[in-house]
Amino acid sequence: MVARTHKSQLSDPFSLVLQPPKDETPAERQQRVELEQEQKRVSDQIDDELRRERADRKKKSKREVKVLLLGQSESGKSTVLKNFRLKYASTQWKAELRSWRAVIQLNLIQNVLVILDLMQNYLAVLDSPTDSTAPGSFTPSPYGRTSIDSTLSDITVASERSPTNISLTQKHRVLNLRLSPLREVGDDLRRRLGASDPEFTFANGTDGAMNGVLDESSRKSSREFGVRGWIGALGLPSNGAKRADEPMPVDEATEILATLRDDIISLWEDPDVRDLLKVKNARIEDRPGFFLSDTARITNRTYIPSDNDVVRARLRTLGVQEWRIVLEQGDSFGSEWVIYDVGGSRSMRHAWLPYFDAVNAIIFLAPISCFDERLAEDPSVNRLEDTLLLWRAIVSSTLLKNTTLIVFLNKCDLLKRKLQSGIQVNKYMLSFGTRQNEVGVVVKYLKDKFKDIIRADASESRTTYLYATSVTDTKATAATLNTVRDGIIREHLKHAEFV
Ligand SMILES: Nc1nc2c(ncn2[C@@H]2O[C@H](COP(=O)(O)OP(=O)(O)OP(=O)(O)O)[C@@H](O)[C@H]2O)c(=O)[nH]1
Ligand SMILES: [Mg+2]
Repeated sequence: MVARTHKSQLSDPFSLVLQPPKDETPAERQQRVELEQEQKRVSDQIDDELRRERADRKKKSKREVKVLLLGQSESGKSTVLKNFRLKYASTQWKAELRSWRAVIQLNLIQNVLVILDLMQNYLAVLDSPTDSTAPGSFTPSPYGRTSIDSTLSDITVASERSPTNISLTQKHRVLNLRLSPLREVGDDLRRRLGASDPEFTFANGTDGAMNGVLDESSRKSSREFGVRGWIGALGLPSNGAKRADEPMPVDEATEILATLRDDIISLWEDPDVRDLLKVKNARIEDRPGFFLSDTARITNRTYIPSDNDVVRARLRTLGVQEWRIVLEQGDSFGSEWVIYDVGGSRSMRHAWLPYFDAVNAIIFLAPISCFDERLAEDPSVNRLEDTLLLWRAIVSSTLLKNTTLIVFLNKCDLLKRKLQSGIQVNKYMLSFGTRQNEVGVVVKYLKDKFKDIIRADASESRTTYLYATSVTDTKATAATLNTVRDGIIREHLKHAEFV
């Protein structure tokens, strides 16, 4: 038995290496034993530290509050995250503002390109004598007033408005020519934003509202861009405090935009261009990342984005982005929040699932102004219908039965503008009936619809918090986030007591 053990020890390369030298003197042996004891002491100390660290991490992860932002694309998830950082992590936020300049410049350029493409198409019709299509008339939308249904049998999608005559002249042709360098500047900015993130991808589709309204070429120019991580794409400093005082370099994009400032303003303020946009039902001012009204400020060579500019900037999220935020403000000062911001388009939703059982709360963004819009990914689907289907899936998920659910009925400001412009909710949602076409009434009606789905689909009764929001309004959102934070912490503590 002994011989066998000895043999197996000798055949083990480690035992061979660890065996003391054969000709070791007593003094050498003493020295070796002392050294080994010291090494063991250090090793035990490291083990202790690791154990302590692991226990700390476990305790901390119980204390950490984890929130998942969910909702379809363009529902306002990243905007909520921005509001949260603006309010609770303002040092980092301030340091990052300037890094958003390129995104905002690109948003502005995309606004201009949408108009240029519409103008070009119109001019092409004017220039084509054989074309039987009269100027100002457009091919009807292939989607028309399609009735869709699964849950919301009564929801329909928008149709195009009737055309009028628009007089585009030589002045517009010149403007079109002078502003054409912006196409290349836009491509350069996209490349620059993407260059710092190897996983950067150009989005294929365009946005929901304009889908089916804009021509193919206009869709291309309004093409969105997205990133997997703001930090990489924006070149955010890991510790940005130093950068906040540095002057902004006047790069090529900034220089070209400054030179074209007056042309952009005269394009946007031109009454015929406005007519064209109206006829095309482009509603460009309600679009994400609309900055044409701020052209004079943004095209300034020394422009530095404001809080509000960054909150309004549009940068599509791809995949899932984790944000660790140590609260610098309020009652929960010093506590750590982990916020997961996800990409909302259909092709990205499979990535949400792994986070379901890891979070304390879900903030679900329902953009309620989109009752007359279609999904970019599938233009046969009404955006509000998609939102309600998502909500149904969330409330019926058993993985989420202990998760606090919070709903932001978002984009109330846009809803108000739409209703004021005469768009009738009951044209798209028959069940709205003869109720008043007024924002308060629509919000209440939709709140009830969300609650009905909980009652019908949740496996057990559960508390859900519903808020009417316009998350581009940072002041109002700060107040809502305070209440939300308190509610989440309360639920978190309640749950922690049972753990
Ligand atoms: N007017 C208005 N605009 C909003 C509101 N909420 C968000 N937006 C704008 O809508 C655009 C889209 O918002 P995001 O927060 O990027 O949307 P998202 O849900 O993160 O979209 P994905 O990343 O594609 O999933 C941004 O330009 C926002 O500024 C709102 O309440 N009112
Ligand atoms: Mg996003």
